[in-house]
Amino acid sequence: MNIKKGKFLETILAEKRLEIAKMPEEQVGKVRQTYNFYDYLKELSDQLQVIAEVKKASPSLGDINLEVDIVDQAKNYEQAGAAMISVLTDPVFFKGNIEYLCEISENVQIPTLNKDFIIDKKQINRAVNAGATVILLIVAVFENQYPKLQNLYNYALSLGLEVLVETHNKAELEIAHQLGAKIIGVNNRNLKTFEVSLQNSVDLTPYFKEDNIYISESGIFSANEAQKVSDAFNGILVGTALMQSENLEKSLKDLKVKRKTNEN
Ligand SMILES: O=P(O)(O)OC[C@@H](O)[C@@H](O)c1c[nH]c2ccccc12
Repeated sequence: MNIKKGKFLETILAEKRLEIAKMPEEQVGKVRQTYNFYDYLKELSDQLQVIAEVKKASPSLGDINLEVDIVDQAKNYEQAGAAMISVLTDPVFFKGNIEYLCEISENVQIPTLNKDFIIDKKQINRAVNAGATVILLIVAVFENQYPKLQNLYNYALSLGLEVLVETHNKAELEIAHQLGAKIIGVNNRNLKTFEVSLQNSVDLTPYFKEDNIYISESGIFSANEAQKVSDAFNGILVGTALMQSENLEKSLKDLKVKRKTNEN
């Protein structure tokens, strides 16, 4: 699919609405049992934790790794010490699939994150039934529709899900705080232009709140880069680097750098 520069979010949301129109209503079941992601990161605060992503392709990079056995990949992430597995389920732009989330959730013990552009309760019900324990809500998707964001956020919590709320700038971070979000992501990639800068994460750290946990997302490849965000952030979300790694275990372990915390 061709995407005009600056129009990615608009394009994907138009496509997402079509997908949702065809999506069946599901009776929502119980959330899969695993540890609470927020508590886990609070407990392991002396080390930067990794959310490892299963991502076959992306609109900015094209194909990343189409040959991968997604279940093996996820099991290897778990084995190497990932705190959670992120599974892209968008079929059009990321070559993801809801089935990947089902299969992976059945084969790992740790939390799984449904990574998609969620704008409807139907998608949240589907995420629970596919085994997700955490969902992503992206503030930029709800420009001027914050009551809707709050609604979906509250609905997800009422089902027993945890929610990662993604932001990109100070205004969005404030919205995440107003929402009452406890797990907040800062995306280093601008979803409108695809530009990636780690500095984006660093610049927002003065505004962080003590009780929350913060995740720096995208564009992280090395221990050096991980170290740049590790003081203020509890974790990082990494896709491409791990999907392309020839030594996944080492790559993942290297990213789990030591953190400075109040206690040490
Ligand atoms: O492959 P990277 O640069 O390591 O990025 C992973 C993840 O942060 C990225 O896939 C992502 C972050 N937020 C998103 C929202 C939708 C789709 C994808 C994303």
